[in-house]
Amino acid sequence: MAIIEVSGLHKAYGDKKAVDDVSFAVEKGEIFGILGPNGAGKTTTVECVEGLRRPDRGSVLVAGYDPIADRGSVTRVLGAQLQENELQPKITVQETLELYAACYPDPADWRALAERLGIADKLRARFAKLSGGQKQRLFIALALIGNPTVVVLDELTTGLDPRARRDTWQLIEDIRDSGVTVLLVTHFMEEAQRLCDRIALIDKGRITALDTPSGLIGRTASGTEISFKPSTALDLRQLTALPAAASVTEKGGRVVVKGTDETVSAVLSLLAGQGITAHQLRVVEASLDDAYLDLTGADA
Ligand SMILES: Nc1ncnc2c1ncn2[C@@H]1O[C@H](COP(=O)(O)OP(=O)(O)OP(=O)(O)O)[C@@H](O)[C@H]1O
Repeated sequence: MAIIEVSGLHKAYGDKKAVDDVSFAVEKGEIFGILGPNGAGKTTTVECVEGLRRPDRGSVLVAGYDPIADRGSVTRVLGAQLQENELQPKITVQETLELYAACYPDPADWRALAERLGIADKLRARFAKLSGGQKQRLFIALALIGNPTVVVLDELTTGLDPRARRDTWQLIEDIRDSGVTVLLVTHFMEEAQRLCDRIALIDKGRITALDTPSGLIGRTASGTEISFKPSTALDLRQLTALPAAASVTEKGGRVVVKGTDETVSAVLSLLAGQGITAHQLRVVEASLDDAYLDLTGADA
């Protein structure tokens, strides 16, 4: 069942079309990623979902509610962590949690939430004294404090060190496992590939692809690459004839075959059948990076 439905969404700032006919549906219980280069329209799209921006055209429904017309209902089901978050430098973690909890009719237990997010020992710390990772955890807590059924996380791990980023990924998975649907805006490929059940790739205000991470990778022209130095001379035409072989090249004695996983198996069988040893064998799978570059024509 779709918990977020966006159809035919348009939003311009003056002459600039930020979102140009975007449609997608987020299913209950999934982590749905919105991925794209800077300025692609990701934040504008999620701001329309959150009711923070009024679409020029098109419709948005969150749990059946219009985020602008049914603002109160959407606030009860949707929690948001905004891309640029700030709080009063002197407010403490506990004061913040209590303040936000008071805004909701049925808030989560903020102490349990602080415990779950690993900031229970920071309740008396002032916001300005928190590390980047602790601030992010606090913002996730604030997004969850109203007991939402869907949470929007925008560029959550930007600026975090690799360990804090991985810890945050685990938190996002825990949130999903607790039954909350996650709409995640990111431009980190590894994050999208690891976390998202499905990804909408947005470029210049339009969705260029919408699929599972492996589905997107499967669309890339880069495919899988196997390279090796054969122990004895090899007739390259045999390799070209293998299933799904896209290209075969040789440079400095190293043979490079591009294709699919099926091609890799076929190359290995052919070599084994002819008693040829593959020295310095390497298999490189296409990644979401390759798919992203193919499908957006942009730099990550
Ligand atoms: N308030 C605004 N006024 C004018 N133009 C804006 C405004 N907000 C965004 N834009 C423009 O709209 C386009 C889409 O911006 P948006 O912030 O939605 O992209 P984004 O994909 O979230 O980018 P980023 O990854 O850099 O955060 C950009 O060209 C941006 O400059």
